[in-house]
Amino acid sequence: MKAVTGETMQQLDRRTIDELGISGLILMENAGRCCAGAITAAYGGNKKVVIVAGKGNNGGDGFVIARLLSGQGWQVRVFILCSPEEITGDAAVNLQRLDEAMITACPRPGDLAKHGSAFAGAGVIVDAILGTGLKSEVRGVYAEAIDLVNSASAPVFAVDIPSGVDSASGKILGKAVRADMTVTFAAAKLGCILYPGAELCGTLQVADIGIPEQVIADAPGCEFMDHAAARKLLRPRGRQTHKGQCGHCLIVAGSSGKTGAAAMAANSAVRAGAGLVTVAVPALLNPTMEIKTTEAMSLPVPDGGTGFFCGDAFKGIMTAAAGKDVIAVGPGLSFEPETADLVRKIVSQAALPLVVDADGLNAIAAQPEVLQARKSSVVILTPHPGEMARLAGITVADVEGDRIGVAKSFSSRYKVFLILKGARTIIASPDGEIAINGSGNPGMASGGMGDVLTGVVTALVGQGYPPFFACCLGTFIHGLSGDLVATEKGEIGISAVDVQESLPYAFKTLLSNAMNGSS
Ligand SMILES: NC(=O)C1=CN([C@@H]2O[C@H](COP(=O)(O)OP(=O)(O)OC[C@H]3O[C@@H](n4cnc5c(N)ncnc54)[C@H](OP(=O)(O)O)[C@@H]3O)[C@@H](O)[C@H]2O)[C@@H](O)CC1
Ligand SMILES: [K+]
Repeated sequence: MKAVTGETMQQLDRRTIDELGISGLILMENAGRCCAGAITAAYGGNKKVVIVAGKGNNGGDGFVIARLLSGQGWQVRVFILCSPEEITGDAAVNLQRLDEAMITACPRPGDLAKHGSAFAGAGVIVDAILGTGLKSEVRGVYAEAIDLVNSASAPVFAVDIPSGVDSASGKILGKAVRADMTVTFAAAKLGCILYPGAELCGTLQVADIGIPEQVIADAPGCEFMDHAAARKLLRPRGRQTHKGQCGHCLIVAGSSGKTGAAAMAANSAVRAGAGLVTVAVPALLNPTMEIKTTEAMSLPVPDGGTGFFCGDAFKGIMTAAAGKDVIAVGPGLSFEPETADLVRKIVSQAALPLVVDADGLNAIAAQPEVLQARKSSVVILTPHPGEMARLAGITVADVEGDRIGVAKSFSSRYKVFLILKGARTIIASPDGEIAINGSGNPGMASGGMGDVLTGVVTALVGQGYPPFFACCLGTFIHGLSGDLVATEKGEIGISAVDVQESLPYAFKTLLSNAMNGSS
């Protein structure tokens, strides 16, 4: 699903109006019609609706909804947050089409609050207060209206985006409507997908209002990885597939006390369909790895008896890399200076596609220029916000304040694929492509989940998926696997190994298309 900023959406509206001759009035009519249909389908039992409309085109959509529902026998009250003469353009045309008796103007502070009984009797409240035109903190009567909508007991339907949510970032500009359902137009607004806005939308539907598909496809924006988008990337297995075609992954991982990370990365690669997996570990830990991995082969590399990778490991790892399809470096490596040196040497010398995670990222953060003087054309980094902050030399707040911008600029500067983890993981390619992952749940906020993701992405690269697709699909499958576990066990107490073991079911679910369109 395509996701765009409100600004891009306004350009799309303009292009459709100016170049294709489809008038703004028609787009508004279509927008209102789609909303009226969704309202009737979801809340048609009690035909009493209160519509709160701002003075822009979002309010104009509200007027169309009012006319259409009224025509279907609904009892309609429309509150406008200004005097009628302040409303202009297409919105004014649609305001004039309404029976005056249903309209109450509430231009001054306190006006709307006098109509609490109308809100109390409503079967549904329509939020047509603010849409993509919001640019700053919500002011005056608009803020009051948002409070009133939120305090009412009826379900809330938001037109285009819950009022108060910034359409580009999902940030709440002062205060915002909490909706039960949102119908957004033509393409998802980023604000409906990124948190906290995403949580305020309730059920999100994208409505076709007559903007041609090609115009939407050509617009700058992000791909929202929902079930349908991920399904397009997944290749079913041919009947004659053999393990030699499914990639041999080399995973460089583990240190004393952290063999679990190495085992989860390796076992998750197996569960994500890797043909063969070899996990290189410090020699002292090999007996443990022999027990923790069954299908994956463990490879002891010299560690001077310490349980940590040291410089001597380099030769063994590069020898092991021969004949492999991809190398993952990082899970459970530790902060040992010699290990960090080794990571940087691997990153600069290896020619195979590389996936770097965890302590591997911290090693790079100390000398990010190693990314620029490397041999491999494909490097995938999988940082959480703390690791991203270290890599980019900024604070975690900076990262969280602009997750897309930070991921985009780092991946283009260092020519790497980036998976910036968190609620709505961002995937960035060196060419500027951005995807936002739609799967996963808060139950996955526990140790080891990143090791599982590393295993999945590594396995997909090994199977020949183009790197950006491997990142997008791997992230989605990882989250979907977590969602399947949460469906069975709930969101508290899910372990990374639960997610690892559920991976085949995630692939099966995606292939079956049973959850088409879900996010
Ligand atoms: N042809 C199209 O384009 C189509 C667009 N469509 C619809 O139009 C919507 C976009 O409409 P829009 O651009 O008119 O902006 P909108 O969200 O209604 O808000 C603007 C109003 O809000 C006010 N306001 C702003 N900031 C504020 C603040 N902080 N606090 C308080 N007030 C604030 C601002 O007031 P002003 O600052 O001008 O005094 C202005 O009056 C879009 O989401 C979709 O629903 C569909 O019909 C399909 C066709
Ligand atoms: K709205």
